[in-house]
Amino acid sequence: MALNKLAVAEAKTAGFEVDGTGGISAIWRQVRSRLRDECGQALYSQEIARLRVSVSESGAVVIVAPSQFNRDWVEDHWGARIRAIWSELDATHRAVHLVDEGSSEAQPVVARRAEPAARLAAEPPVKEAQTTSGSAADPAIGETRFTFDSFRVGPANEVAAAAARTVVGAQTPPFNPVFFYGDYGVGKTHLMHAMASAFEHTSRPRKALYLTAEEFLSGFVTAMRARDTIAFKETVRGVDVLLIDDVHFIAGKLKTEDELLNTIAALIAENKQVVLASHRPPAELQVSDDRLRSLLTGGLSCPLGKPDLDLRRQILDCKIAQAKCHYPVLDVPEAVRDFLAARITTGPRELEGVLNNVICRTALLGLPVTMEAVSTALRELSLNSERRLTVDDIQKAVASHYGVTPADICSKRRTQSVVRPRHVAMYLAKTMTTRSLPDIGRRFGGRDHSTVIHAVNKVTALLEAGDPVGDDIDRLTRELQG
Ligand SMILES: Nc1ncnc2c1ncn2[C@@H]1O[C@H](COP(=O)(O)OP(=O)(O)OP(=O)(O)O)[C@@H](O)[C@H]1O
Repeated sequence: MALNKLAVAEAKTAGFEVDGTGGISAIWRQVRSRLRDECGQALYSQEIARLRVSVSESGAVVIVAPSQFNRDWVEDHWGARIRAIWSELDATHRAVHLVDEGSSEAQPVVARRAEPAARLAAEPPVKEAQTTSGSAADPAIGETRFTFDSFRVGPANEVAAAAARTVVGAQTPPFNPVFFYGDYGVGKTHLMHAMASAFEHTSRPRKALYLTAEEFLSGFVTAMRARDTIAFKETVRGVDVLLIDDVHFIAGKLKTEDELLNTIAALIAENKQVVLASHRPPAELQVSDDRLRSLLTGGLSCPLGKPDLDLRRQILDCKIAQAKCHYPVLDVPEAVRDFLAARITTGPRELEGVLNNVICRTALLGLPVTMEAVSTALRELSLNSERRLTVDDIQKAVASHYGVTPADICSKRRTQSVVRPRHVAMYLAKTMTTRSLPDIGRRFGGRDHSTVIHAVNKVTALLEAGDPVGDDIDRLTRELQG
């Protein structure tokens, strides 16, 4: 009951009751925050962050997934937990439905009422800087961890970090747009959240909106379907700073590219700051519209690269300090820190993944962090060998095991002789590497992450049913682990 009151009080303080959704936005933020703590940042970003919340005609809470696969996966793995947390936080004990975008329940009542404030609440999760002093950043999208203070700077990212701070401190946009680019997990999202958060703490607080490109796209598509893009335009253009992550996601989607081009052009014309991030520099983005490429290339492009040893060590120390807030008993000896920073050369995300694994097998069980625990964690994540296991290695081993070629595995063919190896290879890629689902999908002939989820679920079900595929997986795992 205390929690219910707290949730309602927080929702009111944050001004969410005025959104016409009975405070569900505030409760949803708390639910997402708890889920992130429980499932870890990687899984959270891949599967949970893309859910949005709405209310149905009957007053039920409707959690909307972007695809049916995503809905099914969330329902199977987190449905019960989401409902349990929700009922704990929601004083009115509303029913919670999980649906996909195609469902009629996915069309929010609040959006149909066409009130701008209500519509904002029905849009995909966004980060709006608050002008109230001391307002907490939205923990559900990670800003509380992703600040300038917790962003470690070294040769790999010093230009990007300096640009980010300069832009936040400037009275008018010194460069527009600012474009961060770099490989997976090098800190682009962290830096953007840090900026969004910092904009609210300057002497001249500004309203910032952080969106992933996928959220921009789905918000725009939903608005188009409803034949009403005005509210969408008002939302994304009515801020002082717009930050859009993973812009490559929009490349090739003509209407959305066009909308993005017009949005950026309109904001720049009004002297508002635009910040973008992508895996590739703007000149290499596969966008169809040359005007968009030209606009993106005309700003400031800042690379973020893989951290060197010193920066990896700094990042590790910082992550350990953050983890100690949750696990005060955590004590990671200097030798273990040196070892991890030297060994995990792939990037900050992998470093964090190993640390989380180490915490699970030590601090959570009340055990000390030893080199043995670290070695086990590395072995589990297949990061112990000098050369890290790649998706390519997995495809080659699986292809040879089943007598097909890696090209067959990545092809569009759907014959059983190819589908089974493809599913097994995707399953092993998910369980033996730290690659994200979208990344794995891309490496399997440009497939969507939901295809990978489907494959992983399928193989998991076969394993649970005692199917002989289990023997194949055992042999392949042993072979790949060397
Ligand atoms: N310089 C840094 N200092 C502290 N933490 C960092 C740094 N760089 C990356 N990290 C951490 O690494 C993890 C991955 O970073 P982030 O999500 O920002 O990467 P990204 O470049 O956006 O990746 P992707 O392109 O896959 O989305 C986060 O936990 C982030 O805090």
